[in-house]
Amino acid sequence: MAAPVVKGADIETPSPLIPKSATSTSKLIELAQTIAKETEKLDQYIKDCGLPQPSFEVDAPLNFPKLPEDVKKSREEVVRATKELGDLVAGPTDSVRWMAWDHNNSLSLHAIYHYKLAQLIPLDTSTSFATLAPLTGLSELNLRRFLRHAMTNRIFCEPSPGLVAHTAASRVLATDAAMNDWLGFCVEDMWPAASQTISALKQNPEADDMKQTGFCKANYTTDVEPMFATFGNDPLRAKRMGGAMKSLMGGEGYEVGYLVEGYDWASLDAKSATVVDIGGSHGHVALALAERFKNLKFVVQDLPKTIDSAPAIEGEMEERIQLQAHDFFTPQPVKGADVYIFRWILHNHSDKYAAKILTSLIPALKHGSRILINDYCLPDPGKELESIGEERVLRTMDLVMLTLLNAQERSEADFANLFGKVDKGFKFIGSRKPAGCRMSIVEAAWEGEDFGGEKKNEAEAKATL
Ligand SMILES: C[S@@+](CC[C@H](N)C(=O)[O-])C[C@H]1O[C@@H](n2cnc3c(N)ncnc32)[C@H](O)[C@@H]1O
Repeated sequence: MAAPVVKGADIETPSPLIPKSATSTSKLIELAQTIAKETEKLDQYIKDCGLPQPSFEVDAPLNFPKLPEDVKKSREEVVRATKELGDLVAGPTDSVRWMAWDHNNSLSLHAIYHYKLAQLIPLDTSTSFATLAPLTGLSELNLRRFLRHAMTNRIFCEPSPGLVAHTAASRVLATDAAMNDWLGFCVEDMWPAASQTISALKQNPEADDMKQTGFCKANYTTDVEPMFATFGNDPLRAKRMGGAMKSLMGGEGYEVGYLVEGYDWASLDAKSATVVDIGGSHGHVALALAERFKNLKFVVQDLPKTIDSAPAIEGEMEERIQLQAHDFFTPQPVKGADVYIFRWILHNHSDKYAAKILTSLIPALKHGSRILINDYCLPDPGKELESIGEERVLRTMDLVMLTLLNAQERSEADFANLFGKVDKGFKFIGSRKPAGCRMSIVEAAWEGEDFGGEKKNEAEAKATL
């Protein structure tokens, strides 16, 4: 059969003699062009708004400015493409070689945290290694090697030989207490836990018990107590973890507003629905929802210690928000509520315990009750998420949950399986991630018998007596 005649002069016929790379734009150039194009947009925005230029200098802004959606996309593209281009030109061997000893970043950061170097070095001038060393108890040699290593990450600088001064990154640690807590939690709690995790897994491969984690190994508390109890006995570490969480959750994408605006509360409001926030701490989620939806009623449940320390709910809210001590591993006392919320709860638990928490709900559920989980939801592998390194953040958090609690982050399929395993009465509905939010809203409905068939069971029991 004759080859079809192709009309039109501009149809390219690739020559088998010219390699494809010589005729088309290479990946490297494509990435470089993306970086140039998107950086121009960012730069223009910064100039148009009269914002200070990003810099590593000590007086530079400590955060990149908040951006409108389109410019935010440009920033995300610059970060993504820069990383990809950097990795490509480094090559796989060098990439892996240097990645494998990244824990040395944690070492110099640990020295900075432990010896309070950010707090000791003056913000407005430099000081010498020789002056600083006696204030720390470190030899000058060791002080210098820690600081010079950190300087390769742009944390501190050496304006002239033998002198050390702040950069913008070290100023963050000197001036932002929550960020300093984050550093301490990472280098003194998470890092030792991570380093003991394989050892913990070898001992307890099922990895579903909070008392058998890398954290427990690192703290000599295996089979004794979980991390939360260890922190409960150590107020300074507990406070530091609180500060670290404040620093993390204070970032963009964690605001309660996403839950308030990201679900159809309006139809629940129309029928004056009851919402139970399980593990709801002092009720900040209920307060935000109650503020926006005037007919919703709430029960906020938490452990007695947390409920006892909660500030009183006052004014109009007092009638609509009730605080209640309840352990979520025991049967749910609020029967027939319309919605049961778990926010930042299930990711603290392995499937074994998450299943127990959900099972404890069943005796309270009426047909149609909704269960809302507000947690991270792991994406499909390799699926690009909307913001910078988002998948990496979520997968790192998943590892952190393993190291600290033998818990896990879950994908939509993991959540669906979990509900399926607990009881066929749960109908898994799905998950949604509001734009800009880092957390997802995962939803299931109870389609089994009211109160787990408790009434029928009681009736049957009476009938057989
Ligand atoms: C990570 S915090 C989440 C708080 C809140 N839901 C939020 O979104 O900010 C976990 C909460 O679960 C509570 N908690 C832990 N174990 C519990 C239990 N067995 N029963 C009830 N609440 C518990 C803790 O006291 C804490 O307030």
